[in-house]
Amino acid sequence: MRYISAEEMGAIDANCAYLGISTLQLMENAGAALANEIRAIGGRRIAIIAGRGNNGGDAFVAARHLDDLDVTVFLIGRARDISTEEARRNWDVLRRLEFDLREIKDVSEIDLSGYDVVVDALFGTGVRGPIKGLEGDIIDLINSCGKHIVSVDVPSGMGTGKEVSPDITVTFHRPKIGMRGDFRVVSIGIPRMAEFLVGPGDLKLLGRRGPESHKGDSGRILVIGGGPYTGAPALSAMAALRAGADIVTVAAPKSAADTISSFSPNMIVRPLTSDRLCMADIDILKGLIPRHDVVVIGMGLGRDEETLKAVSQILPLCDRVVIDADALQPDMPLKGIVTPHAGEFRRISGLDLPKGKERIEIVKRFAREMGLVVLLKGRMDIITDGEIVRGNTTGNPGMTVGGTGDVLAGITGAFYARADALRAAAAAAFVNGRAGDLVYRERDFGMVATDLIDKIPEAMMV
Ligand SMILES: NC(=O)C1=CN([C@@H]2O[C@H](COP(=O)(O)OP(=O)(O)OC[C@H]3O[C@@H](n4cnc5c(N)ncnc54)[C@H](O)[C@@H]3O)[C@@H](O)[C@H]2O)[C@H](O)CC1
Ligand SMILES: [K+]
Repeated sequence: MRYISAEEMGAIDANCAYLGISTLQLMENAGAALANEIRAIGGRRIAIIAGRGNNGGDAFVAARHLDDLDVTVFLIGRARDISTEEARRNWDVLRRLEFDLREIKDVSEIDLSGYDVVVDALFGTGVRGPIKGLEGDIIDLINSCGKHIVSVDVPSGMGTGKEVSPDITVTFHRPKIGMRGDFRVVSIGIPRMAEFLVGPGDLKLLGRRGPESHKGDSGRILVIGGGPYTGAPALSAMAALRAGADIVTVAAPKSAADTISSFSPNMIVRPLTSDRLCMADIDILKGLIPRHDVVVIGMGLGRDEETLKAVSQILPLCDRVVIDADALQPDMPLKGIVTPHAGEFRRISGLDLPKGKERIEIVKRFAREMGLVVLLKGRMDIITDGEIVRGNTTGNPGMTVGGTGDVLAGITGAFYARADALRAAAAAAFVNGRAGDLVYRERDFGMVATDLIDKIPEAMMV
């Protein structure tokens, strides 16, 4: 059974909302499932200790489902401070239905002696420590009450240094990292597909730039590309900038460098020694690579024997690297993230991909055996590290136009500076396709790759 973090659960929640399954629906399912578990314990007198977030909201729903028992809801704090719309709606329902509701200002106002079961819904995954004052006193009260304690989703305060020790935790969808003691996992109606498909929730996992951030904190990206083609590395570089990278350097053959510079003054262009990437460039790149967080390599390089030999010497020098296009060759020391389409996948793996879902296992096995994150581009993009597999369905047939793959490689590079390879690749596939969908609404099949770049910031909004 896979344990997940609070952040991952939040991402799943956001992806559900994107698919049309609202938090209110999930809360209803959570509360109903919780009520079943509470009922199964067998007590009649139920004390619910609820906080002001959605963890409390789950318990308000459970109270409604348990209206044939004697239920008291102790809200810690004031009703007007309930912090989410979903929890408030369910509180208001209980109020209208004249449930026994108490707003608690001091721990002395609660007497748990007359109850059989105490439900701990003070904090769920939204807790941010440390816990002091009233909430701390409440945790002490629960732990010393001697009743059967049921924690909702997680033991309240988990990970803050002060937490409830329940008899059992009823946890939703998947167990949460850090949970101790007995637990039961209950379904809240999150379909497997909602966990498989990449969505806006995955963008939240990238982490945002804080007010304290400095230039370079959000990523220095080195694009190595160009030679026979000049547009390709420029597209990757511009996409990386629009995807939030702070600094983007393009290392390109001399012949391509001027043209690349002319695309935008926002990127730094470092000319290499000749008109193709060659062995003589490796010294220059040895200086550049350590000054960047991520290398994006391959776009527009061509497939000269010496160029490919140089690439094979460069890859081992890179820590985080996104490998695309001409750099995707058999016998290359591939690492990091590779972004092939089906043809390039065949080239690097020797494997033909069937249509449909059977391709997933093949790509997954290849990723595992090679120790790579594979972002296979297709009608449904497949993103896998060999363990976890994600699918992305944003994008449209207009994106078969040249250059969209270069844009994707650039976005992937920018995200890889902020997150691990799998998260970066998954989120990049989503954003690239979503940008394409935004363009398609305005330009239909008239879209070109630079249109996509302009839409990246909008496509990144959660
Ligand atoms: N993710 C899902 O798919 C679903 C989750 N559900 C349940 O919702 C909770 C998480 O709810 P959230 O509103 O994010 O946070 P909490 O209820 O855990 O707590 C927020 C609440 O507490 C205050 N607070 C936080 N830290 C402290 C502190 N150290 N001291 C005092 N007060 C604190 C904060 O200000 C808020 O008021 C999840 O666990 C599930 O139970 C839903 O059911 C929907 C599906
Ligand atoms: K809880």
